[in-house]
Amino acid sequence: MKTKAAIAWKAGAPLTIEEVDLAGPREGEVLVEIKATGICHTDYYTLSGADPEGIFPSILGHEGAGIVVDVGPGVKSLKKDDHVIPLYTPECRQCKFCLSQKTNLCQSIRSTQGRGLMPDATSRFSIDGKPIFHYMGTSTFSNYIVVPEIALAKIREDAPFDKVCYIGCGVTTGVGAVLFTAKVEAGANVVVFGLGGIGLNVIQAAKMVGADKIIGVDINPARQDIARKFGMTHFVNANEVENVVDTIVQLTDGGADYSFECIGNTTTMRQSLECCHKGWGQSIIIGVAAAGQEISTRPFQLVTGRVWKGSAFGGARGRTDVPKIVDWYMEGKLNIDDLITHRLKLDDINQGFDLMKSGESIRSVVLY
Ligand SMILES: NC(=O)C1=CN([C@@H]2O[C@H](COP(=O)(O)OP(=O)(O)OC[C@H]3O[C@@H](n4cnc5c(N)ncnc54)[C@H](O)[C@@H]3O)[C@@H](O)[C@H]2O)C=CC1
Ligand SMILES: N[C@@H](CCC(=O)N[C@@H](CSC=O)C(=O)NCC(=O)O)C(=O)O
Ligand SMILES: [Zn+2]
Ligand SMILES: [Zn+2]
Repeated sequence: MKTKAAIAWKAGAPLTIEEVDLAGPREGEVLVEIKATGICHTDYYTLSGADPEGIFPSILGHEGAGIVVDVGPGVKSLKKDDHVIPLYTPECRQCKFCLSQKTNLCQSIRSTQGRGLMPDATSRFSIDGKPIFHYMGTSTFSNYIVVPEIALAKIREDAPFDKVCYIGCGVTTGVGAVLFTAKVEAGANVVVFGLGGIGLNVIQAAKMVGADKIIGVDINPARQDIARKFGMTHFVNANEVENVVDTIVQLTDGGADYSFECIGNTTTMRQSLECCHKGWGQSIIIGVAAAGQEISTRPFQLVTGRVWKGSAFGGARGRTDVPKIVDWYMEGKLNIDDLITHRLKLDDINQGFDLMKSGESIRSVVLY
């Protein structure tokens, strides 16, 4: 069949909208019509050429929601017309990682996914017979996609696609980092570096669990109002204070119980660790830093009890947790609507990247 998609032909070039050939689902695969997709900073990161796994030509996008159109042989858990969210972190429930119960990082298809291919090491997308690569196993900048059954969360049918697509990455990443990775407790002091599409979700989850001080750090003062609306109690403009770490340590009487880096900058990653409370403070790294970047600190920071952790997809097990997060949104426990600042047609998808780069948007959503 044919599908309309935004193609990333090479690093740094604008996406072009084209008709693409899409082969049908094979064993264990599902054909999905994507109804809406968010644009995450990670799409920009890969398009920019900074991603060591970036591969071109490819179809980016990993924050989608849609409807099952067809299923391949052997698919048991999904059927035509089911509503789904594609998962860049699948949940096979059989691999060593899934069975460990210690991580959400299912590895059953990670190596082919990282090479832009389906689990059988081929692509379903092509133009004039030449393969176009998949991205993060999802490629939601295509109206139709083929994905493995284990990379789809089945969601309730009354959930609006144009909102819950954001649960495919940003909402789950921010909310999950608080609930599943850090397990923030009521009364904790929390610091959030970067008040964008991820950081604001960290803030709303920190408020949800009853955190005491919720300190936001950003260089864009325009982020202050929306962050306060979501639960931020103090704002630090990193460009206006002499020392970000000292400012936070003073505000928190010794340091944060939990800090979250939601930028992808190695300087703020270090600040995120060093602003933590001696003895127990935990720094959770969410931001993705460019190829070749490294983090550093004095080992003394760790010896004296601060903890550096990472969080991918918020530590969420997609098929299990994503349907619950959709329920929380539908029950009014999570605010997604106010974070979706722009709605675009696929033809205008490059504007979504411009809005992100200029700091005008929190999340842009493309509607098919
Ligand atoms: N670990 C994971 O599973 C995931 C990681 N990410 C990563 O999280 C990061 C954030 O993504 P989004 O929220 O979508 O990005 P965004 O572009 O919406 O937000 C980034 C925010 O950081 C602020 N910022 C930039 N430089 C700063 C600095 N030096 N100091 C203070 N603030 C600064 C910006 O003003 C903006 O408000 C990215 O690196 C993205 O790749 C995104 C999704 C999932
Ligand atoms: N290819 C990138 C990896 C970037 C990365 O860390 N991705 C996150 C999700 S970011 C979503 O917006 C992730 O889930 N990581 C775990 C994984 O297995 O990739 C690079 O190499 O930098
Ligand atoms: Zn993302
Ligand atoms: Zn697994």
